[in-house]
Amino acid sequence: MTRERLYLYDTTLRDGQQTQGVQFSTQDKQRIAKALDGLGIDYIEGGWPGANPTDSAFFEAAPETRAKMAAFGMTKRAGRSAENDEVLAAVMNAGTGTVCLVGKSHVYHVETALGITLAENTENIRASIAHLVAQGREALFDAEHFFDGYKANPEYALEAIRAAHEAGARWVVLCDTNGGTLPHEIARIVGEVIAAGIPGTHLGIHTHDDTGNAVANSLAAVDAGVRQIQGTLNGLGERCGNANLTSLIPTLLLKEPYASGFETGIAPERLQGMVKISRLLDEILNRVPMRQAPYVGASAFAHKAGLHASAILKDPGTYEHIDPAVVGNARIIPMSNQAGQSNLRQRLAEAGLEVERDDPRLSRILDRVKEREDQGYAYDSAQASFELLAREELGQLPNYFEVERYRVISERRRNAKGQVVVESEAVVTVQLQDGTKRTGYFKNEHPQDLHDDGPVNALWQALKTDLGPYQARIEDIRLTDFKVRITNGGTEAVTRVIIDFQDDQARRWSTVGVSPNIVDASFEALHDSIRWKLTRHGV
Ligand SMILES: CC(=O)SCCNC(=O)CCNC(=O)[C@H](O)C(C)(C)COP(=O)(O)OP(=O)(O)OC[C@H]1O[C@@H](n2cnc3c(N)ncnc32)[C@H](O)[C@@H]1OP(=O)(O)O
Ligand SMILES: CC(=O)C(=O)O
Repeated sequence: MTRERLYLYDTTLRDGQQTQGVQFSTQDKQRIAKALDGLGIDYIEGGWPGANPTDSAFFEAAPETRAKMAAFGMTKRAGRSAENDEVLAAVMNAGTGTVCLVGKSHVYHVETALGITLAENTENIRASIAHLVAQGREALFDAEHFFDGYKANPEYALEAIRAAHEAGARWVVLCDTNGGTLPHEIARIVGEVIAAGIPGTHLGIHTHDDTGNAVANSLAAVDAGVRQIQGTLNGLGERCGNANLTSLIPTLLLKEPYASGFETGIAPERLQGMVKISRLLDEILNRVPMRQAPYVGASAFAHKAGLHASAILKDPGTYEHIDPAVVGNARIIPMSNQAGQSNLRQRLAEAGLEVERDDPRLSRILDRVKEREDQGYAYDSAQASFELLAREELGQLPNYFEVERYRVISERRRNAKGQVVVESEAVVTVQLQDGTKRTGYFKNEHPQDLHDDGPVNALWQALKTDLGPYQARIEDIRLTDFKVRITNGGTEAVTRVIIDFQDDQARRWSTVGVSPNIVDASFEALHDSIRWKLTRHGV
């Protein structure tokens, strides 16, 4: 059976940049474009040249890509020719072989947002696309608000996209700009557009996730005949985001009828890079990766419940829709109060601890986990702390050092220049196995920094200042995330702190601390981190 070609168009660098809180630098854009190209995306929309200095600079030094690089802009304004529209000229001057212009297809928007006649708008679309084609560019027309426009006035919505198609647009992209359309409506309207004479091989779909249906809407459009999908990595995009390519790509390559019905530019082995590319974007944006993200999230293949873990160990197919390795992800069997002996034995085995099936210590570990979770601990997000608890119960946790005391002070004051200064200092005293004591002290030594990194950082620095023979083994530990929650420990409100760490070998681990006192909860998590590193990777 011959497979039809389905084209993937990435707009992370354009619509993705419209995400609240996202501001790419030119270098960020270059890194993302290269990663997308490596994945095998057909089109990369690089931004809107002339709209801002970053986008203009990106196109001035756009990376060489196998993917077609597209510049984005809007149709010419009324009352001037396409040749004389300076906004359009800036887009053309980027010199890309592909240009995508957004234009109106909804009567209400033509009249309210543009304040021009329907005939003028149609002519703006026609003339703009014809200009692109005359300049030898591959033209795309993003029909803004198409689905809402079609529902309000199908004749005009069709007239607008026909103008683009007849003027030579390679792709007419039907946009669900406000994201309110549902899959059955998308399917019906796409079918009617094709019946009205614009072939699916020239139609694209651009959806937004305002009802949580952006991916479903894209698939509905493909089912109805469109052959280009626009989307973004990790579902970035205006408001609730665009169709998430990190979900769509594995679905298209792994699920039927798409896997056998279509060919995309993405080679099957590239799928193994999905987790990596998703995390790269999060790293560039300094965002914590979304654990629940389909296919690529850290929890996408985490089996927490005892019944699930028990079956998974017999055959992963019992609770997994695909093999996690196919998308570069990994299976996790976390520990928690939902766990049974199967989770526990699997987790212990991963930590190098083999325990026989009916060893009574297994029940004691499970009882302690459930008891501590009742006090506010959360071991499913803090596997390193769980491992320490288990090792202690199994008698396999060396007592490297005892913490004798710690003290931390935070101060807010005005300095001699009248500036507000916030400073923290900490001291930690430990006793080593040979009975000697070591004291670590930390205070910010940079008087020009008016605000230091706070009491938890001061404690962390003091704790890892001098651990005698263990010092060299813990030097490379870094804090990567710090999460605080007020939760119930039994009947009392307590603070739960979860801290994520990383070392130079790119190992990542998380620990948990619980106390009515936030500093003490943090200290417990910091202390666990060092003990875990020494236990697992100390030698
Ligand atoms: C659905 C989408 O996501 S499309 C992508 C939207 N992306 C962006 O807007 C990000 C980049 N945009 C920008 O940097 C700026 O809006 C610019 C540089 C393009 C324009 O800036 P300004 O000239 O200051 O205009 P401003 O942003 O206030 O308003 C947009 C103008 O374009 C007009 N316009 C909007 N869409 C179109 C269109 N498809 N064709 C022609 N004109 C249009 C509006 O009517 C408005 O004109 P007016 O000021 O005469 O009322
Ligand atoms: C073009 C676009 O981004 C939209 O209509 O949502």
